[in-house]
Amino acid sequence: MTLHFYKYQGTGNDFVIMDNRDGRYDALTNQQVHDLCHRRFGIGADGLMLLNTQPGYDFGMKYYNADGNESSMCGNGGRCLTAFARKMGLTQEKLRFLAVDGPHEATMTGDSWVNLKMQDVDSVEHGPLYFYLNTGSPHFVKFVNDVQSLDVFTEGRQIRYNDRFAAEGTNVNFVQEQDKGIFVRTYERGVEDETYSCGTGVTAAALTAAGPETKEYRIPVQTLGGSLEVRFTKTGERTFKDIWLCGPATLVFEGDITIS
Ligand SMILES: N[C@@H](CCC[C@H](N)C(=O)O)C(=O)O
Repeated sequence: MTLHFYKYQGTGNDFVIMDNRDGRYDALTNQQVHDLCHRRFGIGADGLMLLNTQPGYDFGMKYYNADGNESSMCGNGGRCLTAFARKMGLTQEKLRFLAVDGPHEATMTGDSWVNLKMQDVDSVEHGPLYFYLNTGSPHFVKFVNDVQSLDVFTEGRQIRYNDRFAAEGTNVNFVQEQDKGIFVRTYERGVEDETYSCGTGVTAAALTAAGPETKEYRIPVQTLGGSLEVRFTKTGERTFKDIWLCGPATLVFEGDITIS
């Protein structure tokens, strides 16, 4: 089978994307997704997405992690899929799509800046030195003083595979406050490695970095792959609404690949 694919990246979180609005890639297997995402034997990506038709919405988003399994929401993926949908001719100013965690809306500023609305967050677990919350995907957030030099792979993996999280998995974010905003590095479940950026992780980190006041926040976020901004309204001690993940999403290349 020959596939026509597009490779996108959003702050270095990279994805293989295919236009599946006619259902031609419905039979893609988890093993094929894994092989396409492989960085040595395939195209190479942190995940793969299908642009689907979705009654009542402009499109549907199907997301797989690089390990080949379908997973929970991918924030950077949603931003890249929005830019791809625009390229495929969906030119409405506001695009509405359905993902695994529910409805999203997105707008674009210029050719490559995507503003993606995330689900409201209505609970955050706060333990000694950590937060745990779900922003479409589960995120463990730990504030540190040495984010640049931290061994994110080793420390993230220890948390992801500890007794509490081993079965379901979690993404693990290490966060340091900066002069303006925060720096975030993430170990991603399903990639089982540090990625250059994780959109739902950046969102989780920004919510937990907010001050105690219930008001609107705009938090600049730096990742290994570039800069994002998270805007939201804090409505209570652990509740947030109108959450927007904003940042660049661009096409890297497109091509054909033949797989068995
Ligand atoms: N990179 C994504 C998160 C993708 C899902 C995650 N790996 C999981 O399985 O929870 C993002 O940008 O949010």
